[in-house]
Amino acid sequence: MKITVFGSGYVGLVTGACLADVGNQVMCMDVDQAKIDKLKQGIIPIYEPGLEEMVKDNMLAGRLQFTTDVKEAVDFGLFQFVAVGTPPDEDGSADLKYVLAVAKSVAEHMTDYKIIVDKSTVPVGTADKVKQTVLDELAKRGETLEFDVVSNPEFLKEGSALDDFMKPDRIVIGTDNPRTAELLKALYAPFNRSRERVITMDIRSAELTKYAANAMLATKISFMNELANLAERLGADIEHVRHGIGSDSRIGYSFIYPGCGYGGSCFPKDVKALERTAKEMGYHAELLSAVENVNDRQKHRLFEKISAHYPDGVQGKTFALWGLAFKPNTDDMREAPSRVLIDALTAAGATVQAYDPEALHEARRIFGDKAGLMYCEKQADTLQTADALIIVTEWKQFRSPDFDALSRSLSDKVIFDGRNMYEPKFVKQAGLRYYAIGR
Ligand SMILES: NC(=O)c1ccc[n+]([C@@H]2O[C@H](COP(=O)([O-])OP(=O)(O)OC[C@H]3O[C@@H](n4cnc5c(N)ncnc54)[C@H](O)[C@@H]3O)[C@@H](O)[C@H]2O)c1
Ligand SMILES: O=c1ccn([C@@H]2O[C@H](COP(=O)(O)OP(=O)(O)O[C@H]3O[C@H](CO)[C@@H](O)[C@H](O)[C@H]3O)[C@@H](O)[C@H]2O)c(=O)[nH]1
Repeated sequence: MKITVFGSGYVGLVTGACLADVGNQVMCMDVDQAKIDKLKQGIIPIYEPGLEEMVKDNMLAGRLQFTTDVKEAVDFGLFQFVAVGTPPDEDGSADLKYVLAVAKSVAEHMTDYKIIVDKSTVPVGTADKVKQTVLDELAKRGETLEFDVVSNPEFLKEGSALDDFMKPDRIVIGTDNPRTAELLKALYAPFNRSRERVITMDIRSAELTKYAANAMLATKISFMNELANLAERLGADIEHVRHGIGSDSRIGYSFIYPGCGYGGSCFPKDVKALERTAKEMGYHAELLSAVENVNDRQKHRLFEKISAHYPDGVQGKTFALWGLAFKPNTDDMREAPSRVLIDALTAAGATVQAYDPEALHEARRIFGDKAGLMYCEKQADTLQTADALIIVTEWKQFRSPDFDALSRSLSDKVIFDGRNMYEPKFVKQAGLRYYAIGR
């Protein structure tokens, strides 16, 4: 089948590559000329395990192309996937300008039937706005071409995006047209072999399903962070509590890891946008605003612990900081807890020697020559003249450090762990103080 994907970011590029990988002809379109120029040379603008190989293989096989030419893109595919950003507006609502710009482009150039498939995370009612935009543009052209708008939200996680796309838990298809549902099912058949994964529903329910999933996951995390803060005050260990409740299959082990707050491009913005949608409907979504507030507070937790350990302040102290990305296996630092911590530490006069296996370039782009922040190319370099170690992201390579060596390196012999990576006993045996979350 022939597919166009608008937007070549985390979602668009993964969608395009995976659809090409199962034999489709795919054209990825982006307005960012520099990004497309790089992609044409096989240079991938983001770090996502396996993506570079998949993109290159499919380009070589002639199944995956890139363009900035809107007309070429619209002409190409029967399916016109929309995978552009929906960043938060000033009031927290999702900004639809990129989505509607794509709708306008499609309508300006289409000459036959198209299926516009929305993969971007958009508020309920967006498909209606997309439809109206297309109708208005077609009317301007004096055309009455047929088209459909489908909501097909994406649930992939950064860091495991290819796997999530290839073996999804579910494929949600929101449409009011049974014929379109069948076409989408055929397109997704290669990802639907071992069991039935396609769930079809009306468009508004599909749009809401995406926000419901993210809000539920964010709620689990904020709930655990709230309990972690309580556990500290009660002399309990949240890690034991996590095992204790996770073993109940009704609760489950996933997404109940306490930490220094959730980040990324999705949870923070989607919880806010859903809250905003509720407000527009005259409903105060109390739980959602609590989820958000707990998370905002949690991002300051590490700094609070550090400040409590250093009652005279951190001025003149040097911290080794491991992990800048909002989670492991990505270079994405959108809404990353590390950003809040680096700002707080440097503002208080500390020096931060930061390392991340993939996100250093992104940190440089965000912070530039920020006073007090030093970028370390090697994990070991962070420890030179460091007083203490802070862990913000749970990359695999941070799991098993030599605690005795750390004890010799760190002048103040202390670790602040925002991801509860270590068994406290082993850290303490090496003569180190160990602060974690909720224990
Ligand atoms: N990142 C994720 O893990 C993830 C997962 C599921 C859903 N989503 C949702 O998917 C959407 C895209 O997210 P992302 O992280 O891939 O964003 P991104 O910022 O990485 O990529 C968006 C791309 O769209 C391009 N773009 C903007 N306007 C365009 C236009 N008119 N035509 C073509 N390209 C255009 C931008 O240049 C950019 O390259 C968002 O709504 C997001 O909430 C993201
Ligand atoms: O138990 C947990 C699990 C995650 N996190 C944090 O939560 C954030 C988000 O993690 P994750 O969900 O793994 O990454 P994303 O790539 O943001 O994926 C989420 O957001 C995407 C965009 O909407 C959705 O498609 C995915 O299904 C949804 O998991 C990160 O900061 C994690 O550190 C925790 O603190 N505790």
